[in-house]
Amino acid sequence: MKIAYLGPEASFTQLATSQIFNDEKLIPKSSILDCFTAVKNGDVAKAVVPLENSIEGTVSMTLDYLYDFKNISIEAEVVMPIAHHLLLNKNNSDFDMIISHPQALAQCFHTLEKNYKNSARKDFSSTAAAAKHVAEHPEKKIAAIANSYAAKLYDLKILKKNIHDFEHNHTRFIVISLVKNSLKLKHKILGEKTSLMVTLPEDHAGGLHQVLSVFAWRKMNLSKIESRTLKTGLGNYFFYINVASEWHPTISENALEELKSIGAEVRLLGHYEEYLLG
Ligand SMILES: O=C(O)C(=O)C[C@]1(C(=O)O)C=C[C@@H](O)C=C1
Repeated sequence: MKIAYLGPEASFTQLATSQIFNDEKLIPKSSILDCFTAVKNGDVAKAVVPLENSIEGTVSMTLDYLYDFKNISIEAEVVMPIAHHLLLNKNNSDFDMIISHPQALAQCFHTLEKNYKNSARKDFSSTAAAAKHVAEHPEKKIAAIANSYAAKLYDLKILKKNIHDFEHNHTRFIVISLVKNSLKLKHKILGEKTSLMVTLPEDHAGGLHQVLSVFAWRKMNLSKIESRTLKTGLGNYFFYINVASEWHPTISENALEELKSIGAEVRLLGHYEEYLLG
């Protein structure tokens, strides 16, 4: 089975993917969009993409594509600890630019401001792509933020360890596919959840309250609600909602029916388990 992930090798997504699918053929992609497209076109059976970080919050591109790619479902969620290091070419001693994935740069923002204020910063498609770029350009005065496996693989030295701003740093990744399925993994289960995409017909007073009350009076516990712009004009949003409590089929079907009856567009993205990776 082919599994796509945000690459190249040694990205955090690859570290997560190889813990979930250790016997499968892993295919690196250079963007989250390419991961979604590969699943949609059937080039791969599944893909692993980042969804949320405990410091920096939601990976908005992933949320947008979950909305845009109407046939894609979520099969599992995995949470992995994230440690960022500052990496430099072995023969270099200084740098005036730091490159990495925007999520990684943001997770290290205060440390960079404090210690490397004069260095420019530049976004790369992943932490591993940044580390690879540093390795391929010893003539440039650049450093990368990436993990220790990237340092080893691309033969870079670690200039400063654990530069993320808060000690507890975790990223959630999701496994996406075209099938409604709950993936069973041998990792520690953190809980079960159901993800929904809800769009209100138009902006009106009490609209969100109506949506929330559908869950509240059925005692369905929400663990996340995120609004994201629909890109059709200011003030128009879709809502990504996670229900943490047990997904009782009859009660849940009724809840979805009630949401539809108030004019909301609802898509069930999946009912699945959340696991903790090492
Ligand atoms: O750049 C990487 O290595 C990734 O796998 C992406 C990503 C993300 O988008 O959140 C994954 C984990 C970390 O939070 C930083 C970057």
